[in-house]
Amino acid sequence: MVVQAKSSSHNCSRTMEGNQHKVDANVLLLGAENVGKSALTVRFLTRRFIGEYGDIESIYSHIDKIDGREISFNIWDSLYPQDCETTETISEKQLQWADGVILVYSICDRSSFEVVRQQVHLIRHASRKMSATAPIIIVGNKRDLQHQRSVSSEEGRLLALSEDCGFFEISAAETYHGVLLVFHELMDLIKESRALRKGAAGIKSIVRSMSAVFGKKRVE
Ligand SMILES: Nc1nc2c(ncn2[C@@H]2O[C@H](COP(=O)(O)OP(=O)(O)OP(=O)(O)O)[C@@H](O)[C@H]2O)c(=O)[nH]1
Repeated sequence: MVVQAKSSSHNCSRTMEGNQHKVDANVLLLGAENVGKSALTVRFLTRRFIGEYGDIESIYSHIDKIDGREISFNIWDSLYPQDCETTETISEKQLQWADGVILVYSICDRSSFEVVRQQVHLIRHASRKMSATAPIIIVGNKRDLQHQRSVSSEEGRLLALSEDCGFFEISAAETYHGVLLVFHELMDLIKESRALRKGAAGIKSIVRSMSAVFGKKRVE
């Protein structure tokens, strides 16, 4: 595992290692404060839950193996802006950087669920403008605190369904497995989205070639 803070972003790339492709994925974690974004990140990086994380915004690198293939995750653990209008909680830079987004709320904090609702709308709106299609997974964290629950599983699932997002309820405090599933599912969605983009680019290039040929014939 490699953990390092990075100051600059980079685009997705594929490199050859022996006969295997190494795939890069930039994952952006968003959500209100205190919902467990850092806990989730640190769980994925170290398999541990350490309790207190401080207010540091960082990008971490982590190599993981999925189905025998090395995946190089770059994880941006963001800070929810203080004293800020909701419409400014996600920057264009973050959205351009991200290949996939994890939106986290706490199942015992309804206002954090409303933040996720707003952020998912913001991302969908911005993505349409930027013609970007970063897949999103909505995560209800702190599942261990059932007695304090204020957002039902159904509400979370419904929001995810209506916005075409993945959905998980997990406890970063209790298990590593749930956190791992979130990142692996997001990677699957990122791969699907890249394949779709590649397919669309292929079709565009076929259309371009055909119109070039037919265009020429018409001139002749
Ligand atoms: N019970 C419980 N507590 C959790 C869980 N995940 C995180 N916490 C606690 O919630 C608090 C906030 O966790 P962080 O990971 O710092 O939350 P954050 O979203 O990164 O917060 P900001 O840095 O303010 O954006 C800490 O006290 C964590 O120990 C969980 O699954 N269950």
